[in-house]
Amino acid sequence: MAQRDGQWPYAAGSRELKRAVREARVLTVGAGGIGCELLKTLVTSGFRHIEVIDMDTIEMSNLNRQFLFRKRHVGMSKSVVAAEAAKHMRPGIDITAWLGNVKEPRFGVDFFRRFDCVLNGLDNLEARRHINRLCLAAGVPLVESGTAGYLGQVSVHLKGRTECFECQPKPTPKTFPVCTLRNTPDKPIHCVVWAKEMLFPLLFGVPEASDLNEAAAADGEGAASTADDPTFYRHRQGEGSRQFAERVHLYGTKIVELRRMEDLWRNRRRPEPLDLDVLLLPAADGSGTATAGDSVAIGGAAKPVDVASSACRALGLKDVHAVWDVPHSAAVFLMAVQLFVDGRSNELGSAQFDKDDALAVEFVTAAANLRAACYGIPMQSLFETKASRLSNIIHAIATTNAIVSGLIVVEAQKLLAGAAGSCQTSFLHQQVCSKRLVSRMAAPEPNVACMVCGTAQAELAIDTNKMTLQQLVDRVRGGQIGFKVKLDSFLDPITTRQQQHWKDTLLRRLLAQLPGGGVVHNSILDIDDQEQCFKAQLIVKHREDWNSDQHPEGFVLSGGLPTAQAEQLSAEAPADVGGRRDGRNDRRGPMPAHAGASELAALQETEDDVVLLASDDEEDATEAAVCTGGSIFWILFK
Ligand SMILES: Nc1ncnc2c1ncn2[C@@H]1O[C@H](COP(=O)(O)OP(=O)(O)OP(=O)(O)O)[C@@H](O)[C@H]1O
Ligand SMILES: [Zn+2]
Repeated sequence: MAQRDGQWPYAAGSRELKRAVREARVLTVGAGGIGCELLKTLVTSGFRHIEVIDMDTIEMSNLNRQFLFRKRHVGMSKSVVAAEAAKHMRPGIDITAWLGNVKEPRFGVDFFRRFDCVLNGLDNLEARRHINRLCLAAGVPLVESGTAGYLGQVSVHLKGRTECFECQPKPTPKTFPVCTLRNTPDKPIHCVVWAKEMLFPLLFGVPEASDLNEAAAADGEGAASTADDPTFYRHRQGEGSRQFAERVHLYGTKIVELRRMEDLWRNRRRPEPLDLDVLLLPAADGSGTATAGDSVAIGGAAKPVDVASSACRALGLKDVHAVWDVPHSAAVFLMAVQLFVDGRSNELGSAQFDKDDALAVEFVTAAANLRAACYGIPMQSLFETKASRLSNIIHAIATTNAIVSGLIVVEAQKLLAGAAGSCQTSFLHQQVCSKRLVSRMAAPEPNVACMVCGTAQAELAIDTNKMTLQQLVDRVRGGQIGFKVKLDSFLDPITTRQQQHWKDTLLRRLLAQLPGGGVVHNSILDIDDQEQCFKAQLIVKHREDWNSDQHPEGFVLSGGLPTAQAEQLSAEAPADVGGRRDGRNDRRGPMPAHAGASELAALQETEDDVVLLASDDEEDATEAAVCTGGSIFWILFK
């Protein structure tokens, strides 16, 4: 049948559409809430050739909300179990499960080229951006999805036809200055984020990843006993709850130390330490008495509790709307630690906060409330902590995932039927809106100013007199740009002596003081990440008026430049920069090694595919390039 773009060439349910679906090869990424529903929907819609990638294994917290998973699956790969379930539903299906991070080099552009479309069921921006770039490079259409509670969204991204995933800036989760969280919280959310992102990893996850870890903290403040030992806060074997609370008195000794930092309290109320005797008082109504004094021995032979899931259940705290007082909060805190130590010891040292993990949310609520009590901030109920959008603890709803999966498959069918012109962006609302629960609009056209699929440059506002090269590489790579390369990983293959050179010289220099004139206002940063087949140009805008509350990360990235300005900059740019500007997504050859200035001679080395740095006096330009495997992080200073 002739295909007229913009219209369905095949009638729904027609033989041709069924064949297109049956023969299509699709890749789904993520086998979580959306991913599992999506696999079910694909199988029941007649898809036969499916590959699924997920990097995770199944945990207890997955069982409630991903109905494919059973208790016996805990510890097994999500993608493998989901693929097995799909096979069970339709035995003849050709389905391959991959356990791994989609950002690994084995899932590069050649891997993506094998598919007719890619369907995402992911939960993070970083992976979404990475896949967007690979789909653009491979020319494979992408159907993106996301859910948050009752809300859902599905969009279609087709190179040159519709917006790419990065054509419009995405709202990033609100961040808070670390010093506010560590020292001077004044809102309930500050306490929740402190408990979730700093205390939780310190006690149960990777302590080095926590900003409370004093061994890693550059300022070295804090008690000598904790400074060298990142596991100080971990519960020790045989330690009773009172002993644990006395040793790790986060709400006592730590607060007393903070009170001594006079500068902090000139215009603020000093926090008050909590007295352990008050903290460990039996609650007046008898609930929560399990932690009174030493009646619960953390890690010891405690009374039988449901070790699987809930501190509140173990303590008989049933009302999710109740705001616990200080002793109740302490009781929940200690019980949660006990349940982790007793029942989930295999996770200790690597646990990650999960919004669907009841025990983790209880712990965070209790820990945040105790901190709030020290600072005179209102405490919150379990419900309020969960419901706070800012704290990013939004419950997953299976029905939302099911509806979104259906919408993804409808868009995939349009793509396979050659009706890309009728692809739509769909929004699932919380309530019926203009008589509809799902509203739809035509997929928007690409944004010419997009730095990923368009040709425009973006602007990067930074303080070039305050930011070092290391900070630039560190902060900008994650955040809004999402480069593949991590400082640690690109330093890995470099010998220790070479690393030392980097650390001692260039990485620590302020941007404006780098050789060759430095990175200053209107410098062009030319960035090439070969693993993502992604190149971008950033125009530096020097800015000094930073408000750390508004921009804790210390930079702002904004969209493309107006054409006239872009042209002007293009005329100013050196020939090889201008020459590359239009050739987006093409792979670049090896880095040119220029003759370097004398002070950099020692650093000017090429070893395997590692080019450290080259400076070219004649052109008054400096290039820094770092490569690992296929990845290149390259900055051209002009
Ligand atoms: N880089 C990555 N590579 C492979 N898999 C990833 C990557 N990042 C995230 N995932 C997987 O994506 C899945 C996301 O599922 P998750 O259940 O957390 O969110 P969701 O599908 O939005 O559903 P929910 O409704 O439960 O929030 C997880 O299983 C996670 O392991
Ligand atoms: Zn784009």
